[in-house]
Amino acid sequence: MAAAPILARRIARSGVLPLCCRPPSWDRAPRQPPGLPLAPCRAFSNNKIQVELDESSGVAMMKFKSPPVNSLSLDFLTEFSISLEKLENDRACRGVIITSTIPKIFSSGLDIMEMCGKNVEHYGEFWRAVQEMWLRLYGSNMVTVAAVNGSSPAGGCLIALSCDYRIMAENPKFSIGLNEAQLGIVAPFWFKDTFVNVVGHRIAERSLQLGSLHPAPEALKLGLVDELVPEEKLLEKASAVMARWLALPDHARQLTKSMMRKAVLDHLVAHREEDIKNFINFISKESIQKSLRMYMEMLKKKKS
Ligand SMILES: CCCCCCCCCC/C=C\CC(=O)SCCNC(=O)CCNC(=O)[C@H](O)C(C)(C)COP(=O)(O)OP(=O)(O)OC[C@H]1O[C@@H](n2cnc3c(N)ncnc32)[C@H](O)[C@@H]1OP(=O)(O)O
Repeated sequence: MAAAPILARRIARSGVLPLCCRPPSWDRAPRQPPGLPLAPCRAFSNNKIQVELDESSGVAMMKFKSPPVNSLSLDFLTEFSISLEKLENDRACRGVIITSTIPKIFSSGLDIMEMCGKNVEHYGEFWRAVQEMWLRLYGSNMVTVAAVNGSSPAGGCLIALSCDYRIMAENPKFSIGLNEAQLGIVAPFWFKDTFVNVVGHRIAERSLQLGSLHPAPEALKLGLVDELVPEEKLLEKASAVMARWLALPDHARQLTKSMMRKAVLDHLVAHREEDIKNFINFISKESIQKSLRMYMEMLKKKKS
């Protein structure tokens, strides 16, 4: 994936500072008092995501920190792809745990404002960033564990589905699913394929048509998440799962992962431009814009 020039252009336009232009990122880990051995931990942080790599275990902790709801804006997606790329290229990193710093929310999915009232160029750029994030995460060689510590609709669910393993906080108020149909929009084929690969065709078909958001216990029953744990145990459990996966030789696990995911990844890579055109045509329709506006109004009314 030769995404670097595209990312660089997007970053330049979005005003988000690329990590390579910031003060040396690996130097931003807390300084040790003199005399103590250096902790084998490196950290980098940008506006919306914070990452800490423990070199002794080879595990990075990636935390979304974009209030109020970790919505996947163009800037967020760009930072996410850059963070994944950095870790992927770091020989010290073998696995990443993805979680959120925002109480009760893992991610609220794609930022609806990025899909409302913008021009065709913007829609194209936004959708390319969504694709890029998914290609990097679903196609990652690292072990990826989602520690889902809050609600995770639509694009948020896609992030969790793209990981190798999903652990969710056992709070029934937290829900997860591809609820696009509820917004009057349609999950694209690669969202659907990712979902089918996790839960199977029948469950995916029903859940997608109904735009269901499944409370945590139901998500476990459907196989949409692999286990539920009390929220305070989530990261501990994710680290234990990670250690089990990392006990295997990387090359065998990576080749197996690639074999399982290749067809779905290749499908999007072969149809990327067509997929972007489809998105632009679909999202530009006045009826779709109206549905999205109504959905946003409904969200705001729910508050008052
Ligand atoms: C032929 C086929 C062609 C293919 C076509 C492809 C079509 C497109 C496919 C798109 C794929 C994926 C789509 C998505 O991911 S859409 C996003 C779906 N997300 C949701 O439905 C979640 C909506 N949000 C919520 O349910 C709740 O906000 C929450 C996450 C449960 C949190 O609840 P809360 O009570 O804690 O907070 P709340 O007051 O509701 O929200 C706080 C503010 O944040 C705003 N907001 C929430 N979610 C989003 C979002 N996704 N995007 C932008 N803004 C969001 C909300 O409006 C509040 O704002 P304000 O404070 O009132 O200004």
